[in-house]
Amino acid sequence: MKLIYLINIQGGIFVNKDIIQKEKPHKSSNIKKVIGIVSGKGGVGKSLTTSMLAVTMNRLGYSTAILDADVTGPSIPKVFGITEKAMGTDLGIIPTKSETGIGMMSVNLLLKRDTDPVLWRGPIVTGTVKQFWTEVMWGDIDFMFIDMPPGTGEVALTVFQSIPVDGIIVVTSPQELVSMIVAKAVNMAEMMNIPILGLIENMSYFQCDDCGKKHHIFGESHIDDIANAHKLEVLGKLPIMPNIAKLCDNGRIEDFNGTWLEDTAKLLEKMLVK
Ligand SMILES: Nc1ncnc2c1ncn2[C@@H]1O[C@H](COP(=O)(O)OP(=O)(O)OP(=O)(O)O)[C@@H](O)[C@H]1O
Repeated sequence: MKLIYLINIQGGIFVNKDIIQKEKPHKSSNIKKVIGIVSGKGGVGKSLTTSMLAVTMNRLGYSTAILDADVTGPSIPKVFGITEKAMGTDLGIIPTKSETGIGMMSVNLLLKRDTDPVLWRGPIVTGTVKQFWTEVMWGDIDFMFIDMPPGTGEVALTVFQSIPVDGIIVVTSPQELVSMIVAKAVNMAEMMNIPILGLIENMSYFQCDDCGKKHHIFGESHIDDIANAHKLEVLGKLPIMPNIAKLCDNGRIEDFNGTWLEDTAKLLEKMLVK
């Protein structure tokens, strides 16, 4: 069966939720919770947040994986310093493991060179994301994080339609002065019946090492207003972290220090015991 959505004359999209067909993961996969990390627009730090959340849950002892659904702009292997390619067998694709044991699959683990552009038409891109769910032998996973492409396009629709996502976290940044962009992501999730766990504001402020004062480099935060408007929780505010940007560039994200995501981790842990 297919997902049917109708566009009304005002441009709103109505999704018939009763006929959304979820795909089954590979038979060797046992994935307890799937968390989508989304953003209304590009470059707000979605991949960084995905990576830090995966590292945080892995450090807490949970079996953790990342499915990189950002097919045309994959950055997950790079921030984890993974250069070897993914292997396959007759049974399925084997996810690559990071140094600390986080399983991952990304287009960049399949391309010959990680600088090769992905010049694929939409159906191939969406088919690839589905394959990452159905043909990768993930094994036993407590938390799978999906790094979604920015915005509310075809891949996001495919993920929400075909993968049983337990909840999404929306990453935003203070530059998004208009809450409209966040609202689009939130509205899409609501239409697709996907629970929204909350918002994370990235690059929220810069804290001076010398005086400890917080400077709002990109302007005052609007995240609390946006959260109130949508009756959502603010799960965390990440500062501008030049040292963490350097860790990403060096493929060492697993070495980060910081407690900004503790509340989010607690929320995720609670999902597992429900
Ligand atoms: N809080 C931060 N402090 C310092 N650097 C950051 C921060 N957040 C993100 N960056 C840097 O900004 C760049 C973009 O971040 P990232 O790739 O996570 O964004 P994205 O939203 O996933 O982008 P895309 O839309 O292209 O997928 C990266 O180089 C990352 O290291």
